[in-house]
Amino acid sequence: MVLQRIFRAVIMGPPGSGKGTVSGRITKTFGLKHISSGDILRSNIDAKTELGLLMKACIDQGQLVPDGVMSRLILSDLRALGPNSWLLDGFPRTISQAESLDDAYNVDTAINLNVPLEIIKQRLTSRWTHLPSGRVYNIDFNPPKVPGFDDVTGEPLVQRDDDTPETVTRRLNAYKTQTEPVLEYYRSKGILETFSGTETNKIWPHIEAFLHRRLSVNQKVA
Ligand SMILES: Nc1nc2c(ncn2[C@@H]2O[C@H](COP(=O)(O)OP(=O)(O)O)[C@@H](O)[C@H]2O)c(=O)[nH]1
Ligand SMILES: Nc1ncnc2c1ncn2[C@@H]1O[C@H](COP(=O)(O)OP(=O)(O)O)[C@@H](O)[C@H]1O
Repeated sequence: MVLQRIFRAVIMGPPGSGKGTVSGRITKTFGLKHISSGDILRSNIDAKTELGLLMKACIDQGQLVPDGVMSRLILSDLRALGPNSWLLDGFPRTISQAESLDDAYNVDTAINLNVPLEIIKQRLTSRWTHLPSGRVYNIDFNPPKVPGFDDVTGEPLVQRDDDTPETVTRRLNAYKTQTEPVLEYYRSKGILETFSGTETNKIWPHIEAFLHRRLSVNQKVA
C-alpha cells in the first residue's frame, strides 16, 4: 500500500506482547518506516559505542534508560527520517518521553497490544533474536527454518541478556509503574486503540483492518 499522507503511529504493550512481531507485519503491509528503541540500544551495545556501554548495565538489570538520553536518541533518528510516515516501537515508555515526542510531532494513533502478563514470561524466555535486524523468533510460535540462524541472512540468533526470568519480572514491573500511565495519556488524547488477545495471529487481522480503515479515510481527506 502506498500512503498518500504522512501517518505516524506508536505501538505500545508490555515486553513480549508482540510489538516487534506486529511492527514487522505493519511495515511490510503499509510501508511505514520502523524505529525500535530496543534495537537502536542493542546496536549501540553491539558496536560498543560510549552510549551503548553506559546503557548496557541499565538494560541488563531490566531498568529503563534515562528519559533524556532516550528522547534525544529517538528524536534525532526521527529527524533523520524527514517527512515520512513511521511506526515507533518501544518509545515512549514514560510520560516524560511522550511529552517530548508530542512537542516535536503529531502522533496519529497509539496501537496498544493488551496481552495477559501470565503468557508473556514464557514467550520471552524462549525468544531468539537476530540482533542486526531485530527479527524475532520463538521455538513454538515462529521457529527459524534452520535452528539458531536467521531466515534472511543465515546469521546466528542470540538470546538477549535481559530475557532471563528474573530480568523479565523487573521489566514487567517497570512497565506497570512507568509505562502504563502513558496508555492513559494517549487515551485522554483520544488516539489510543487497544487490541486484546493471547495470540498475535488472532490480533493481527484486527490491527490490519483498523489501519486499512484509518489510512483509506486519510487518503480521501488528502
Ligand atoms: N507463542 C507465541 N509467541 C509469540 C506470539 N507472538 C509473538 N511471539 C513471540 O514472543 C516473543 C516476543 O515477541 P516480540 O514481538 O519480540 O514482543 P515485544 O517484546 O513486545 O517486541 C518473540 O519470541 C515472538 O516470536 C504468539 O502469538 N504466540
Ligand atoms: N523508550 C525507552 N525508554 C527507556 N528504556 C528503554 C526504552 N526502550 C528500550 N529501553 C531499554 O531497552 C530494553 C529493551 O527494550 P525492548 O527491546 O523494547 O524490549 P521489549 O521489546 O522486550 O519490550 C528495555 O527493558 C529498557 O531497558
